[in-house]
Amino acid sequence: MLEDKDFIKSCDVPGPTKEAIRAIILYKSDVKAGDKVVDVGCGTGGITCEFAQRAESVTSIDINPEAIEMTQKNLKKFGLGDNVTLICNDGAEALKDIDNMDIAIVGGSGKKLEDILDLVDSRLNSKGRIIITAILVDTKVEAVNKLKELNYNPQIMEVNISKGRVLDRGIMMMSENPIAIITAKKR
Ligand SMILES: C[S@@+](CC[C@H](N)C(=O)[O-])C[C@H]1O[C@@H](n2cnc3c(N)ncnc32)[C@H](O)[C@@H]1O
Repeated sequence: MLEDKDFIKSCDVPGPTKEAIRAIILYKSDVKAGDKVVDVGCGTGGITCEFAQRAESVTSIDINPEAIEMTQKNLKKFGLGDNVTLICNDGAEALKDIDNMDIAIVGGSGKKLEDILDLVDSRLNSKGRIIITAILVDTKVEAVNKLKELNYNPQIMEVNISKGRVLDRGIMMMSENPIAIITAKKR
């Protein structure tokens, strides 16, 4: 696993997705060496860098050119990127040109989550996995409802991580924002 502190960050780009959340996503994705992965809303590249080390290929999409730049910088920093394609576009457009995917991660969708999930569903290989991370309550509900409509059996977990800061007089636990991880597998 890559450590949060090792990523190059920009105040204009969200991410990276925190290390513990990346670990759960990797576990839930059941990623294999031959898998083709799509990361919609790649941000700082936290998810992209993890999957680039484990999958056959990663296609990373972000609507924000600065996010694509940050992902590129982090891939380079970690000596990765040979199997990664970066696309600067709206996920709801870029996905139209991508097929044959085994794992789709949606870490950002704007107001296009339903369109993005429709496209992912139509392009996902059998036994393919969908993973959505959501901070807004509305996104969590929308993701679960849309996956149900598409005939998936979605699972949702809410993760609250607190990390200890070791001080002279004791350990202070510092909490991170809760985040939901919604997962589904194609039948
Ligand atoms: C929370 S960040 C993702 C962080 C990323 N998982 C990481 O580890 O660095 C969400 C990203 O989604 C992007 N985004 C939002 N709506 C999008 C859309 N419709 N298409 C593509 N990217 C989108 C944002 O620009 C932002 O960079």
